[in-house]
Amino acid sequence: MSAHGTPIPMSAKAAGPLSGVAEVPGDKSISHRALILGAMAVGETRITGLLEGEDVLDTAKAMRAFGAGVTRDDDGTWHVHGVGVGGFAEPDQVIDCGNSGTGVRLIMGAMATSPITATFTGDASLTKRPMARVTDPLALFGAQAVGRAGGRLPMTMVGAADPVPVRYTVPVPSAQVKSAVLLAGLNAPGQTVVIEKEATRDHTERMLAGFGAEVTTEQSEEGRVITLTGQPELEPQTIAVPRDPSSAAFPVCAALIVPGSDVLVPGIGLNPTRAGLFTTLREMGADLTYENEREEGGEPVADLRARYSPDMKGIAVPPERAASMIDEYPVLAVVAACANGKTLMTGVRELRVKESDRIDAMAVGLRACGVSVEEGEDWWEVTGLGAGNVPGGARCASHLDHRIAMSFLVLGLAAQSPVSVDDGSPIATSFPVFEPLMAALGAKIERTGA
Ligand SMILES: O=C(O)C1=C[C@@H](OP(=O)(O)O)[C@@H](O)[C@H](O)C1
Ligand SMILES: C=C(OP(=O)(O)O)C(=O)O
Repeated sequence: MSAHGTPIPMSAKAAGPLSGVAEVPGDKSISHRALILGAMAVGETRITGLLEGEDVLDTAKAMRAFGAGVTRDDDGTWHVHGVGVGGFAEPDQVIDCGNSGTGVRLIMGAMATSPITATFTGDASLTKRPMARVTDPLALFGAQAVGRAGGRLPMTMVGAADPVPVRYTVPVPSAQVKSAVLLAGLNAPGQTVVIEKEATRDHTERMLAGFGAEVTTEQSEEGRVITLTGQPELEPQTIAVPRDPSSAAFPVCAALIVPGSDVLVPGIGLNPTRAGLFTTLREMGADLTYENEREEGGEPVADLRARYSPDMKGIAVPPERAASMIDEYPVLAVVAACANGKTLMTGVRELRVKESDRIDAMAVGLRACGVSVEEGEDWWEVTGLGAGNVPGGARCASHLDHRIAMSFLVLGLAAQSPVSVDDGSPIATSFPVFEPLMAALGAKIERTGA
């Protein structure tokens, strides 16, 4: 895969306005879950709109290694022949999850309560990321994990032969940890309870219910209490994956900062656990409207229309909104650089353990582009220079992080001088059609050679 291979240097420069319709691909979080739950159901799940990015393709490959049948028709429909809860086979090869934290953590959860052993690895980014956050709760079910120092990959997980159900309060706001525990709970007898103090994306709970599991969510003084009854027979589903709000963020933010732009991004899921960026942009004064608001597959969906917004103002983004826009802070920082005044982002410690330390990666690159950024362990503040005033002109490091690469390329579209990134190859992990999609809107983003 390209994120393991030759770097792809890229550069973006200002050109005319961006205009047209940007049909972004399927939601990455929902795509992983559709493949994993499809593999744990009995019978054939059909998936349309699956994100065919490297992260999700690695999860598809992993599901095959655990014994599920996973195939793709020429028209892009995917079929998953599930083996049932507790039916995973022991893989005879190392499971390489590439760049994907979601993939490895959810799959570890899904196999942790079966009497099989699997070894997991990933790329140079994923092998630096913390895994104890999932292996600690999975140990409570009876699973054992042995990895590198500090709970890093490669790591071998020995699933519990006689799993017990678990009651677990997630110590960090993480949908991946919550989901790993719920997926492990599927093959434990009795009720597994997960408590989260801050609401994170709820796709696992929604999809578990869709597959016929008994799962309830209640709000209590402790937070959201999710209760799953173990050992259900999951019924195969037909799933239409909605378009990814985290990918929509890039054409939306680009349109807001490139003079004269008017871009429509149709069919974007506005699940409240995912839509924090759009709320934030509107608070900053962005000309961002929701058109044709509707419900699709039980999720609120709208067409987003973003127009050039030269008068945006910096704001303090409330910390309780962080989980609902956690992957969007890098591109928000780019918009903040083009707004007037300071944008303060607090409660964002989790940004430091993504594909890169995203606060550090953005701060270094933005400073090189002439933007002042201050930071602490769980906060950062960008001083906006106002529309058209960001100097740019720097080469920024993407640190094997797709969102960092795309964010700096978006900045280049609005900066006074081109902005380049050392390696755009990780973009293929989540948004494989980023380059043609942005080009069709009129963006000048090029591969530049080493
Ligand atoms: O559950 C998911 O699909 C995801 C959860 C988030 O990670 P954390 O759970 O680490 O916050 C997010 O950053 C990631 O892109 C996708
Ligand atoms: C953090 C991300 O993904 P993951 O944790 O799955 O690698 C992301 O897509 O921004």
